[in-house]
Amino acid sequence: MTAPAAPPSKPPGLILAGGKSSRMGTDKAFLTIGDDTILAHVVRRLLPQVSEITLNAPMGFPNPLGLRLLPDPVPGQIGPLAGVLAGLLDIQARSLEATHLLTVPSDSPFVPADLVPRLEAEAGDPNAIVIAASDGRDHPVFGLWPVSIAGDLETWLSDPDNRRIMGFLERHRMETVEFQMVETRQGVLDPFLNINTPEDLQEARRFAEELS
Ligand SMILES: Nc1nc2c(ncn2[C@@H]2O[C@H](COP(=O)(O)OP(=O)(O)OP(=O)(O)O)[C@@H](O)[C@H]2O)c(=O)[nH]1
Repeated sequence: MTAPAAPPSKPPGLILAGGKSSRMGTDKAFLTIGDDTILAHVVRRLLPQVSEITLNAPMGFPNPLGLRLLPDPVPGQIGPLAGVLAGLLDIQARSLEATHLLTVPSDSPFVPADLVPRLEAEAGDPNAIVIAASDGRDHPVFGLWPVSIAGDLETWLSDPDNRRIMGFLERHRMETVEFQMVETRQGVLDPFLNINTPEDLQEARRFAEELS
């Protein structure tokens, strides 16, 4: 009799919260939608899909949910890739068995409930960076990043001219997984809606009333 196959292990999850929130003028993660902060919405939707959640933010960042904090290894708020590098180096430093890191931003409250299973299942190449897409647009901050690219990313970010996520993705195999828009009475919701401005926040609050 053969033993049943082990279920695939979930990747560690990293919430990217190291940005400036300059368009909003206040930290987006702690704005509220309904009874919860945007960060709490992200955590609730992500928790069943990952092995653990770490918050990628500077030391001293407000942390009412008591999440594990991980600052960027490269100072100066150089962009989300610094957070990705932090997460990959952290997996290596702790000798976790994970082959991939899952990232989501801290300002997208409607993270799909099937984000991780679909990124994992529909990616054909285990060495590719797998990112989500919707409505014909790529969302590289929603990504599954192979731990094996850590060294290349560290080298890439050592050049101050290399900051754009898309520039880095062009150096690697990349796969995209398309997610459906969500039909609501308020209109069509992009599940990757991110909150950058007060207008975005109003829009998200309208959708949340219907979806809660
Ligand atoms: N770790 C880390 N995350 C970042 C950095 N810059 C942006 N992010 C994160 O990447 C995601 C997308 O960021 P953006 O919305 O483009 O930038 P932002 O800084 O949050 O907002 P703006 O200043 O208004 O552009 C958010 O989750 C940010 O927290 C950074 O330097 N380090």
